[in-house]
Amino acid sequence: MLEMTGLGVRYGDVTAVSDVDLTIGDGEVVALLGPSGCGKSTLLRAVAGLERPSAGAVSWDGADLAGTPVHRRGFGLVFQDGQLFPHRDVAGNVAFGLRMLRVEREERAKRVTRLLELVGLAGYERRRVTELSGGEQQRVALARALAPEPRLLLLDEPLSALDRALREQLALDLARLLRETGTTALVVTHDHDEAFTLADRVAVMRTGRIRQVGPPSQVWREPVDVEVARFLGCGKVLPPEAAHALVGVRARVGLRATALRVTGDGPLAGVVVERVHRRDHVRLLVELDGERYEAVGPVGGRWEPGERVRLAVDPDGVAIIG
Ligand SMILES: Nc1ncnc2c1ncn2[C@@H]1O[C@H](COP(=O)(O)OP(=O)(O)OP(=O)(O)O)[C@@H](O)[C@H]1O
Repeated sequence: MLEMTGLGVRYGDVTAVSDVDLTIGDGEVVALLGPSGCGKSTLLRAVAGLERPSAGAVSWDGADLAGTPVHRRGFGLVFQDGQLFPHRDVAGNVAFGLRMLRVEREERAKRVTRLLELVGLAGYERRRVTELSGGEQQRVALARALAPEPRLLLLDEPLSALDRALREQLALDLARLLRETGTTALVVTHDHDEAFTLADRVAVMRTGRIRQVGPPSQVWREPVDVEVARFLGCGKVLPPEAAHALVGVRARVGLRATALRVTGDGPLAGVVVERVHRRDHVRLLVELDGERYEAVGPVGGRWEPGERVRLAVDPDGVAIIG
């Protein structure tokens, strides 16, 4: 089990991480989610041993890792750009850690074959890594990191360099892979979908601190404060009275764009102000009782500004703010 206690990291006068208490249980996947510059990578690097904490400790099964250098921690690392060895072929890259561990040749080849199957690259052993697509390179990086069976896998924005469709596919593959191999992992990402796809628990970071940790559904439905709610896509925040009138909940709520849906027999009536087509839905700005709200409708919808629409509340788009 990995444990961070009172962990802080400073770069000169800049406090990048402060007061972080977080544990990752065996086989658990935790995602660190937060905006650019909030200290996610620094925290991950401190766990890896690449940054020296200015306060607190990182420990494994109760043993402080302060004196343990990066290569002795038994952790696997995957970065955004893979950082493969360009002069080695795919098998050479994947086998790298195994050679360091002096695993003998035959066993090494077997493990490489199995790992390439696991990451969906069966038969790629002799391919040059410089001739692979970005997605394939990240799969090789992942196989290389998993090969020595690390006790913890650290992934820093592993899918960020890929285009959207590939990122979504690889996030699903990665989630399955981590489950199947029972890998304990800490994943840094700024992408909500990725965090919620991969993680057993999501830790939301802001200005160097962890603001909230919990299972994805809890963080999604009950953000601890307005800033976390806004970061998680709640474009509008309503005080309890207004929330009661609109969505029937007497609490401070955050509304995502999907909180209001256009349906012919919805209980609410609004007027369309603006319409934008998105990938798989139409996004509307509607006016209801003098207030403007975002709403969504099905792709074929041809609502024009000024048109009246009926709306219903989708509870999945409503967050109760703690
Ligand atoms: N080597 C460094 N020297 C000085 N300051 C640094 C260094 N690395 C990071 N910082 C600062 O520490 C803070 C946290 O940076 P960090 O890279 O950990 O954030 P992040 O959340 O991972 O951001 P991003 O998603 O943009 O990579 C930022 O203010 C950054 O400017």
